[in-house]
Amino acid sequence: VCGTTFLCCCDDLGRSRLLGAPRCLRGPSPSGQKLLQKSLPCDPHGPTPSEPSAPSAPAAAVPAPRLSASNHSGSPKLGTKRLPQALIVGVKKGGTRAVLEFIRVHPDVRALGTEPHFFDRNYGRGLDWYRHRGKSITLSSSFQSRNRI
Ligand SMILES: Nc1ncnc2c1ncn2[C@@H]1O[C@H](COP(=O)(O)OS(=O)(=O)O)[C@@H](OP(=O)(O)O)[C@H]1O
Repeated sequence: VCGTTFLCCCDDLGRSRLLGAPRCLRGPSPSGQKLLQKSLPCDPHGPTPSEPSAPSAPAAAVPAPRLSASNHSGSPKLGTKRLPQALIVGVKKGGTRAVLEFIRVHPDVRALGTEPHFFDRNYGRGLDWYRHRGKSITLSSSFQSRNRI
């Protein structure tokens, strides 16, 4: 596959980081079950100095999305709308759909069927809109070469 696809593991949208190597996909599930057990859990304190950081400049170039009281509901109840815990980011025709299909085979992964285009088309609608599209993994192959992360 030409191009590069990243899995971006998020504590929340403000503290996300791109993972160039297969390190963590998800931490423990709300029910306490360990998911994807061969991968390391996400570090809730962010990258260590030796880890690559997600670029920060583009975030300053676009207005921040509207944010309500909390970034996620914090409740594990069935039907609760949450922001994604992971994003798949890739160039067009980079194989992002294939990555998503591989990951969603896992029974604890819930993923959108269609791309929400939050970052390139619907960013102004805010995080509440994004949350109500809510599943755990989002496919965003629409960044292309425009660095709109
Ligand atoms: N492992 C592997 N090896 C080679 N090619 C692969 C692989 N996985 C996906 N593909 C091909 O990638 C194309 C789809 O990429 P995307 O999912 O990124 O497409 S999209 O931009 O989101 O529409 C699509 O190519 P086309 O069929 O030419 O469109 C897929 O066949």
